Amino acid sequence: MARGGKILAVSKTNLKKKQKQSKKSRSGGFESLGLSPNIYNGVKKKGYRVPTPIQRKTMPLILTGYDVVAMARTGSGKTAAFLIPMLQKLQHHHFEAGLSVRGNQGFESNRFDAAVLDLNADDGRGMQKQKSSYHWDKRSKKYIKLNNGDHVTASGKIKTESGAKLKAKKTGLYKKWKERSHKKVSLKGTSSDSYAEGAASSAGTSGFRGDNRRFNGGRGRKSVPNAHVRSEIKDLDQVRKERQKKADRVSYLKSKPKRGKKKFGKNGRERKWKGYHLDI
Ligand SMILES: Nc1ncnc2c1ncn2[C@@H]1O[C@H](COP(=O)(O)OP(=O)(O)OP(=O)(O)O)[C@@H](O)[C@H]1O
Repeated sequence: MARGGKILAVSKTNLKKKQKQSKKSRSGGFESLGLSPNIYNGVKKKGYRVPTPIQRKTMPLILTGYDVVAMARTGSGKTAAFLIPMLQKLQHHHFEAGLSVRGNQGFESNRFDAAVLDLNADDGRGMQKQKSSYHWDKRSKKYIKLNNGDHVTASGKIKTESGAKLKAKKTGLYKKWKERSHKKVSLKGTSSDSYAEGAASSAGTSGFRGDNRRFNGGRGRKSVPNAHVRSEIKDLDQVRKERQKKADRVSYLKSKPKRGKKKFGKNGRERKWKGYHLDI
């Protein structure tokens, strides 16, 4: 009887276990997802006993191949909700370009990390190389895009990584930006802006730049609208200041005695003083 009772007790335990298992699979526990043993063990190892509501709702759909958009509050386990099915799917995929995760080799997170890192250089030199850089071409006033490892030589040509020298390919990046930004100013045009622009371009027609350099359109060069205008947008005070500066400069140049004026006439004789000479 005692034996029989024991047997009964064992079978009860088994029954309870089975009931618990079927309840779990019905309730959508991690067991019911059909995860491979290594992923399931990993989930358990992490301490996840039951899926959170968002995981319970989304993971079966993702695993059957649906694209899912879901919203849940922060900390509700969204990351694992897509990561666990993703890992499951990755096990059965073969990737090219060094990212190979094969089911028969066992999946470990560090293997995945290494595969991802292979695609992007993580050392300083490699990262620098991956950056595309731009070189400012003084002559054409344009940016030139340089590919990895290219650099501009003293003669203005691009030297590629393989050592070949090529003519600089002008992208016209700066020109495009300037045209766009200047268009913006005139279109938006508050009263002060339009005044500023007008004033600035009138300063330009006289050939002056703010930085005291004369603008030369250059022969054969396509004229760029407002190319003589400095790229920043000026406010009214700045325009007034610049005008004042220009006026000061003009009056200074007018008042300045001309240097290097010939003291002697064409025939080599000293020029006669045409004014009055007073001997006191
Ligand atoms: N099923 C689970 N059981 C127990 N803990 C879990 C479970 N799923 C996730 N967690 C834990 O809950 C915490 C929050 O999860 P997680 O950061 O993935 O949430 P989230 O919704 O992605 O948050 P956020 O919106 O801030 O990105 C983490 O520490 C995670 O390990």
